[in-house]
Amino acid sequence: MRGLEEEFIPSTPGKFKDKTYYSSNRQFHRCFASTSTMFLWALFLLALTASYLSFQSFMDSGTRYLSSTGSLHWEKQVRDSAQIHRVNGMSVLVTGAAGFVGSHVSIALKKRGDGVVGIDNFNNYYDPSLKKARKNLLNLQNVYLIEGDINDVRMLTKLFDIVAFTHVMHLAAQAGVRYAMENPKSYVHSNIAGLVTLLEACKNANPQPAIVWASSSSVYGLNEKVPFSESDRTDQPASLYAATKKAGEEITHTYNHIYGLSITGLRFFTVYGPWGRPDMAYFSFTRNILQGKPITVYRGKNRVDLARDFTYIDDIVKGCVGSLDTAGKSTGSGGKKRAPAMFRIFNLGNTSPVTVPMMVAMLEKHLKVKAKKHVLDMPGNGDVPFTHANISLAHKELGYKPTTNLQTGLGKFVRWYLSYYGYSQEKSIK
Ligand SMILES: O=C(O)[C@H]1O[C@H](OP(=O)(O)OP(=O)(O)OC[C@H]2O[C@@H](n3ccc(=O)[nH]c3=O)[C@H](O)[C@@H]2O)[C@H](O)[C@@H](O)[C@H]1O
Repeated sequence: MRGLEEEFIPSTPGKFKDKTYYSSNRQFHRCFASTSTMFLWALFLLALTASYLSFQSFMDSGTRYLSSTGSLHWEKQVRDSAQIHRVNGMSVLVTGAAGFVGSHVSIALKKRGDGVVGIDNFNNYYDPSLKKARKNLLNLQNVYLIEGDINDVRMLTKLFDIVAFTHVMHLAAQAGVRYAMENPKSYVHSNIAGLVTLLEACKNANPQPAIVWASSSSVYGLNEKVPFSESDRTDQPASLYAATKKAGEEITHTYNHIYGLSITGLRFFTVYGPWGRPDMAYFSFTRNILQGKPITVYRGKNRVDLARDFTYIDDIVKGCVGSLDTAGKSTGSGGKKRAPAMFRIFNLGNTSPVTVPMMVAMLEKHLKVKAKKHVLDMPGNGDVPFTHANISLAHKELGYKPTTNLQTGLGKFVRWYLSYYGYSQEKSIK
């Protein structure tokens, strides 16, 4: 049986010590002085390491306590950011707040005195450094941005526990039409599972917030009737992205019907502008043109050019804010509907489609560089040949009236791009 002292001696030094002891008593005496000194040093170092480690863990847990989700410091930041600073203002939870539309809407709301709290999961679908830069913009406007996923039930529950949000502006999504063929699950994760998780949290909240959320022009899919009206058929999606957005419209309808959530779905038409998404054609074309790289321009059946109802970001922001301002209250409480609640869907487009080659020509003019174009027949990747919004409903109900044409909007985008990526005018415009 091993003795108690032996039990407490760390295995390796213990073994070493035992060997030395039994091998020679004389050697033991000779070495006694130096061994005991070493032992004392070892003890000293051990104590030093232990105290360093416990100090580290104390510091770590202290930092976690201060900044992690649910900590007192976190709660204070959330509450401060949600604070309303105008009469009849609203307190809005913006999901996808580090995204293109999310960051613009958050800033617009905060600037007019509404309370805004943002959430974003900072995924790497495109360069997260651009999302971090947008986060810095939000910081400057005192918008607190939580790094979190809308699938995180605990985080959402906590948020609704500490703030009585009047509205949710739901913009977090897996965007992009063609990427759905590469990573279908990410669309299900964000656009279906994430949406349901968020709606569950909203339905359980007391008071329930009114919800405005981003659907997409892509729900019109293979619809050929132009311009696209909200009452047109949307049961022929051409991509999984479109299918998840269409599913979102049905899912939100269910939550409106059963739980009394006030819902406004916005069908955005190819939104572009400063701080935009690098995966979109106008953005990646600009990058390639400036770098002297070729761009691929898709062409439709029978060599017909593809066209989009490109819509400038400031117009979209006005449509989002108008939707929040006109949204009726949710009617449920305690997870039960008390009365019928508002359910709306609006097109937010520009009503003047432009072909992709024309868009490229505008970029060439602004950049003063000729693009190296590869024209390719549109692959079967989920694209639709054209989009064109009828916006009369949004005009009537929201006062929505886009004012920026593509030529002007691309000019503003190019100016931002050159400045953000550090191009001097001389360097880019040869
Ligand atoms: O309205 C929407 O609901 C969607 O708008 C946007 O989708 P799209 O309209 O497809 O925009 P975008 O990719 O810029 O392609 C524009 C055009 O360039 C063509 N295109 C594209 C890439 C390329 O390399 N070559 C090319 O010709 C392409 O064939 C197309 O004709 C959002 O990305 C999407 O998230 C969603 O919000």
